[in-house]
Amino acid sequence: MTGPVLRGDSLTVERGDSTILADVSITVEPDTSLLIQGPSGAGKTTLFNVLGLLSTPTSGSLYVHGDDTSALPERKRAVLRRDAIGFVFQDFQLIPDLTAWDNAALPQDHTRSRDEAWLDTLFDALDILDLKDQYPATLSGGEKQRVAIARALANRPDVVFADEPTGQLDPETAERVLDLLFRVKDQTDTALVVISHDPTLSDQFEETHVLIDGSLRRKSDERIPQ
Ligand SMILES: Nc1ncnc2c1ncn2[C@@H]1O[C@H](COP(=O)(O)OP(=O)(O)OP(=O)(O)O)[C@@H](O)[C@H]1O
Repeated sequence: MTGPVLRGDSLTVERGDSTILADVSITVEPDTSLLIQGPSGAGKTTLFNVLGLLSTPTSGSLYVHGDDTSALPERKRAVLRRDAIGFVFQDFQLIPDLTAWDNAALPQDHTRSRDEAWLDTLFDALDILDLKDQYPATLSGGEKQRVAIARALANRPDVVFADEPTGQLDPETAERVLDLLFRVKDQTDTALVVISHDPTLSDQFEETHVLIDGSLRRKSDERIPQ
């Protein structure tokens, strides 16, 4: 694959009199890891939704594999979203009456047959094989999160977006989940975009951007060379 997976160009979101995102430009290269930090209310979830084709910007363009998505009808956006993008939502959004396995398989269910071997690989990498027949109500927060990560990767997307993936976890589980996200990212060559208010995360990521009052800037490398 050549060229960026995603490119946002001057993305602006206005709601009433408020500008929620102001002229945000960002590029997501294949197989990269990118962190978007920002305080509460900065516009992180709004940016997550726009970059993930879940909502449209008021102005600006979003390119997926070089193609401008602005003029696409919703049906085509949905196909692009399903095939190119995986989501780990803050509240997991697992379906209560499906098992862990069936939840993870959901993105594949438009195809004639499931790729069970790939799901098996993901469940193994995430250490949840023994939980595959359990329902979400019987899983802990960290276990639900891992099922959500498997579901995000079920279709072998080019980029995975994770909204506050460590927000509701204790520090030990949070570190484990982040390690798993990176391990699976490395195994699958998927780009990883994490959105978080947690200032301690940045060391692992290739790029860190900071969103403040709807404006995005790249964080310079402030670490002092050894
Ligand atoms: N539909 C909307 N109409 C009006 N204002 C909105 C709308 N959606 C979001 N906002 C406002 O836009 C700002 C950014 O919201 P957003 O949820 O993107 O921030 P965030 O950085 O994800 O915050 P948090 O970390 O608290 O979840 C907030 O001030 C919010 O109140």
